[in-house]
Amino acid sequence: MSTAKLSAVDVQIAYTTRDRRTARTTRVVDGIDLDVREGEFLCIVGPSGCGKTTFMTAISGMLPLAGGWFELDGARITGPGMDRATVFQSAQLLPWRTIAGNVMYGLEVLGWSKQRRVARADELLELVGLAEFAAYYPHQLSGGMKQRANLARALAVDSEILLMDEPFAALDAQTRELMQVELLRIWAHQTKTSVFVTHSISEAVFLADRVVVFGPRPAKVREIIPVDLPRPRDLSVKHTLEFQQLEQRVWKLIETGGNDFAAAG
Ligand SMILES: Nc1ncnc2c1ncn2[C@@H]1O[C@H](COP(=O)(O)OP(=O)(O)OP(=O)(O)O)[C@@H](O)[C@H]1O
Repeated sequence: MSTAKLSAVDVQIAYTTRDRRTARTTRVVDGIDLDVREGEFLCIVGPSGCGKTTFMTAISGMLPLAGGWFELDGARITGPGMDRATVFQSAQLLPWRTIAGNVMYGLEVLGWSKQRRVARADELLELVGLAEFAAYYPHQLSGGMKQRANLARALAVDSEILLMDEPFAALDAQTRELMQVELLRIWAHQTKTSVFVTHSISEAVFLADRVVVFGPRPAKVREIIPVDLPRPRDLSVKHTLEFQQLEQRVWKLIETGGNDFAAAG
């Protein structure tokens, strides 16, 4: 687990907002250097509004950079691509397609045969615990089930990297914790390099191999904290002294780096 799968090299991002007379440029990401290792689960936390979503959107290739670049497997990212699958806060499911239809959508784009698509969707829906709901439509599922389906959709295309931005933020506290456990179980099956943004320090420490703490806007890497808790992890790890010390450490960094961090979980 030492080679870099994804690298950010001096990445800078700015937004320009215009009204009729003026244009204002706000720097949101300010020179981020970061390596995500092959097979690693990396979590990013930081003060609210510091630029986490902006950074993730830029990795997905949907935002121009003001400076620097991203590399995936040593090749520069120049735009959106199927090599990066995304799971966002609200499930990105097509309402007119069944759950299986949603999972198969990316495979259709990739030109897979129907037989292979169906087999892959069956496999993924089994993995995320939704085998019985393949023929349901998104509106017939709970929030947690929708995010499982969303994860199956993202995993189906077997991308090089999985980008998750607050995927569990809309869930109630109990479902959220269950989904954290589920995500680790699924990840253990299909170890995929993952970048996960969250407001919840507990969630970050529970999931991560390393937690990256961003400073206030414009975001910079403030510190990277290795999480050496043994795997597989279950929720009982949250009651250990080691876990709580890690949580405290991340909290301290955020407390001293920004003043409006929204705590959750
Ligand atoms: N499309 C946009 N145009 C202009 N400014 C934007 C745009 N999107 C975000 N911003 C600004 O960029 C800054 C960073 O926003 P971003 O959503 O990346 O932060 P974040 O760390 O993900 O926030 P949160 O933790 O609250 O989700 C904010 O000040 C926001 O207002």
